[in-house]
Amino acid sequence: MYSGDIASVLITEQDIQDKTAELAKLVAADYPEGGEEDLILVGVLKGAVMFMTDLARALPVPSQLEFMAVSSYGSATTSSGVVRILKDLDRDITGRHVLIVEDIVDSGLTLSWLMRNLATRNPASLAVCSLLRKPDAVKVDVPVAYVGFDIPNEFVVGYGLDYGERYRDLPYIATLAPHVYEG
Ligand SMILES: O=P(O)(O)OC[C@H]1O[C@H](OP(=O)(O)OP(=O)(O)O)[C@H](O)[C@@H]1O
Ligand code: HPA
Ligand SMILES: [Mg+2]
Repeated sequence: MYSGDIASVLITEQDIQDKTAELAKLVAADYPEGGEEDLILVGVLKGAVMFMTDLARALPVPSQLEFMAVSSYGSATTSSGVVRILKDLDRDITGRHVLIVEDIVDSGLTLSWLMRNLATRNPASLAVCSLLRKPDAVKVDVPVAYVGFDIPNEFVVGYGLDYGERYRDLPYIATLAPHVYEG
């Protein structure tokens, strides 16, 4: 699949699975079952879809799944910094414990905007769990409570992450061969 397009595999399917189980334990310890209401996971479409569904299944506490779609990248490989809501939450999060689930924190622009937006809706708490983070790319510091992997400042694809809508379906995280960008 996509033969010749992949330069190197950065994080294998097994690494992702192990890390997800680890993160799920940390999250569950902070949001124990037995509160009045379940934890709400807010997944950021489309990139977070794979991680969100795997995380929810790994969590040993109940969670409810909500999705938002925002876009800052479009088909580009660097963020425009302009965030648009393409799909908002279906429900009120006032007084609820909310965990934003992201595939990647790159410049931090998307998340910083989203945190401010969701905070105005008065949740009981608001935190972030991201599978990947690029420490060297950060333009705005956003507190990410749970991080899977810190990765180098390179464009990556797979496991939800796309380049021009392709490669999201790969089960691992990889870098692309230069010819893909050169078209
Ligand atoms: O930290 P940042 O520099 O803001 O980048 C991170 C965001 O960019 C990507 O989304 P994208 O806009 O590509 O939408 P997608 O998830 O539908 O691919 C990714 O899924 C994050 O949401
Ligand atoms: O490295 C990346 N790959 C794919 N999408 C992204 N969105 C932000 N950073 C990335
Ligand atoms: Mg994208």
